[in-house]
Amino acid sequence: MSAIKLSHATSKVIGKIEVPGSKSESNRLLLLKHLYFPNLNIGKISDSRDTSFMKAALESENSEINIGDAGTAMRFNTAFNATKAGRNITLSGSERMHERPIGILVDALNKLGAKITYLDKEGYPPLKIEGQQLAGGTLEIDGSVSSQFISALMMIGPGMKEGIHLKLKGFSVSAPYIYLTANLMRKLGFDAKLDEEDIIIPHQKAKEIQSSVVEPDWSAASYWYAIALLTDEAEIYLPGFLQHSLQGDASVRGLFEPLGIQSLFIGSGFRLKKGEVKQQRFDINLVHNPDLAQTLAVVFAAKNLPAKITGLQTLRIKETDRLKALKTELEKTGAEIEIGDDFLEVKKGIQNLEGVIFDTYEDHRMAMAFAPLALMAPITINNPEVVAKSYQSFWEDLEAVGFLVSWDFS
Ligand SMILES: O=C(O)C1=C[C@@H](OP(=O)(O)O)[C@@H](O)[C@H](O)C1
Ligand SMILES: C=C(OP(=O)(O)O)C(=O)O
Repeated sequence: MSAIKLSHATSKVIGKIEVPGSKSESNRLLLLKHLYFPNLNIGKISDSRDTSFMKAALESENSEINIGDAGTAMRFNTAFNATKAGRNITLSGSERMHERPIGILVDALNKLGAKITYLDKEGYPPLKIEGQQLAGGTLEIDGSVSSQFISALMMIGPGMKEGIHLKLKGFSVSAPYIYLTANLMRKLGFDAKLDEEDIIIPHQKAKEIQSSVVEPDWSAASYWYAIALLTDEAEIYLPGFLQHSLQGDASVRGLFEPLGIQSLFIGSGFRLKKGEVKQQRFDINLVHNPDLAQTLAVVFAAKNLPAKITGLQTLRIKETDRLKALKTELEKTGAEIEIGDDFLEVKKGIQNLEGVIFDTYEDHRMAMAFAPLALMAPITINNPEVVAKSYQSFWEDLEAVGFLVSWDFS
């Protein structure tokens, strides 16, 4: 097992951080390239492991593809291979991937004429996919489990004779990721109509598009907001981000404002400016920004701010059961955390970090969300290499702004 001891020598964090490209944008652009734009040059593509899995799977000519723990890549490659006439593959993943549901997407594709069967448990990977030319059409789809199913179906839409018309049933979780898909498709010249109930992607020919540039990852930026909050003095500049981002997690800006962290756009990026915490109790709903939940749960506990975060039902089916993991790890510090099916409540904040060793549950966001606590006291984080799933250079970036990172591979 590996671990790091993490601390910070001063109470100042000063630096310019090149946050990696968004893995959500990168994985969408890769799928769209392989479906419609063979010559597309994707600038500033994410170097994350998830994006490497996505790319390798799209390029693979093998009959067995293992997608590891990359959820988006699993869902997008299911749709991709289902539409490739002549392809006959098995698509598997990590142990955890085989516990993450995919039934809604598989049912939808099979209704469109795909031939996908389960190799083990019904509703879960691994899958056997026999690619077919799909005609498309109209489908009802349940949006309450994962938006990735909807994004996957949208992106295969233009290539099918009848396009795709999705009628959304029930409440759609992670909706900004559906808008991200539509907006990236529009940027590449496709027509995509969507309102609260319907998504319509007509059959259409791809235009000549040469290149598209990926914006840095706003979910990854959230750890820098937490750092700005927990240090005494911050001068942090994050280049490359857009004031009008396509990524839903850009709403991290608004979420940290009452915590006194302002985002000042200067040149081609922004600076984090630290001020006073303006609110003493927080009630927020993160159903549309699940990837920000760990960052915020940890900072509320660190600042001893009573808080209830709702809309967290999808956290149970991510890289780990994130609600359970957050409760277990925060309570190691004397905090009191209540969790339910879809919420987490910070009842008492962190009391003592001395000697605390945090586990990461093969979840990159557990490691990155807890790391800023090293500004309060030295901590240990087990299996820190998990960050590679979305942010390969996370520990190097922390070192560059004065964190002391000492690795132990015993
Ligand atoms: O489409 C995407 O790029 C993503 C959608 C979200 O998943 P769900 O829709 O399953 O909540 C998010 O948590 C994930 O990290 C990336
Ligand atoms: C949930 C995540 O990713 P995925 O679903 O793509 O595995 C994540 O990055 O937090």
